[in-house]
Amino acid sequence: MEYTFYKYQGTGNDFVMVDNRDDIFPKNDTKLVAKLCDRRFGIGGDGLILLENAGSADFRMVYYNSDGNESTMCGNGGRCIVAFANALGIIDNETEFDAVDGRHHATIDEYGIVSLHMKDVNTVSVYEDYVFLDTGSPHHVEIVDDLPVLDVKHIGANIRYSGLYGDKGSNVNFVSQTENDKFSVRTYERGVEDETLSCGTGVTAVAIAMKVLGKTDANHVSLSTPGGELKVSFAQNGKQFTNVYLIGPAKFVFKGEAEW
Ligand SMILES: N[C@@H](CCC[C@H](N)C(=O)O)C(=O)O
Repeated sequence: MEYTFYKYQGTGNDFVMVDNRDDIFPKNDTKLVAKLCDRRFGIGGDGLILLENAGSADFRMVYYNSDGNESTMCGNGGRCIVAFANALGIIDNETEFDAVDGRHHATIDEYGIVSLHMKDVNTVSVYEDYVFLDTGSPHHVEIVDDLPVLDVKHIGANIRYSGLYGDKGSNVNFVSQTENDKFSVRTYERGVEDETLSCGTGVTAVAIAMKVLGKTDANHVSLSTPGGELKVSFAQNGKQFTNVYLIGPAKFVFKGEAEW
C-alpha cells in the first residue's frame, strides 16, 4: 500500500515527515524507518518524524534517527514539524505541541521562520577540554582551532563511542568563535553516525556552553552551521537557563508516495 510522505529541511537537517493522525505508520518497524531515511534505497533523511494526535496539545512529535531508532528531542525537526502542521492546516502561526521531552511552544512567521521554545537547562557540566549538557538531547561541546578542516565524522565518532558516554552515547559539537556573540558549529549526530549540516539541540547546547564558559556575555547568540544560520536566545539565572528559544528557517522540500 502506498502512503503520502513529505520532506522538510531546517538549515540542511532533513526529515521524512508522515501525518500519522490516522495511525497508518508501523511505529516499531526500525528497518522500515532506516530504509525510508536511506539516501540510496529510500527517500533520504537525517531522521523521520511522525505527526500524531495529542490530548490537550495541537499535535505530538515522534522522532526517529536515520538508523531507525526512536530518539530524544530534535530541535531542527521540532521547527520542521511546526511548518508541517501549519501547511496541513492544523495550526495557524502559533502552537503548543508535545514531544519526548515535554511540551513546546512555537511560532511561525510569514517567511517560515520558526521560533521554538526548548526545555530549560539546569545542569551544565564543565570539564577541562569540553562541556556536556542536555538540551532535549545529550551534547558534548568542544572548542577547536581548525573547524573548517576538522574530520568531524571520525573525531566525533571516537568521542561518541568513548567511555565518556556509555551505551547511550552523545552528539558531539565542535565550535569556533567568530565574534562576541557569533559561533561556527559542526556536529556529529548520534543515530545518524555522521556529521549533519546542522543540529538544533546542538547549537542550543553550544550557545549555553559558550555563555557558561564566559566566551560571550550575550543572551542572543548567532550560530553558523554548514547548512545555514540559526539563533538561540535564553534567560540566565546562575546555572539555570530558561526561556530558551531556537530560531531559524524550516522549509518544505517535496511530497511523494512510498510503500510501507
Ligand atoms: N538533529 C537533531 C538532533 C536529533 C537527535 C540526535 N541525533 C540524538 O539522537 O540525540 C536536532 O536538530 O536537534
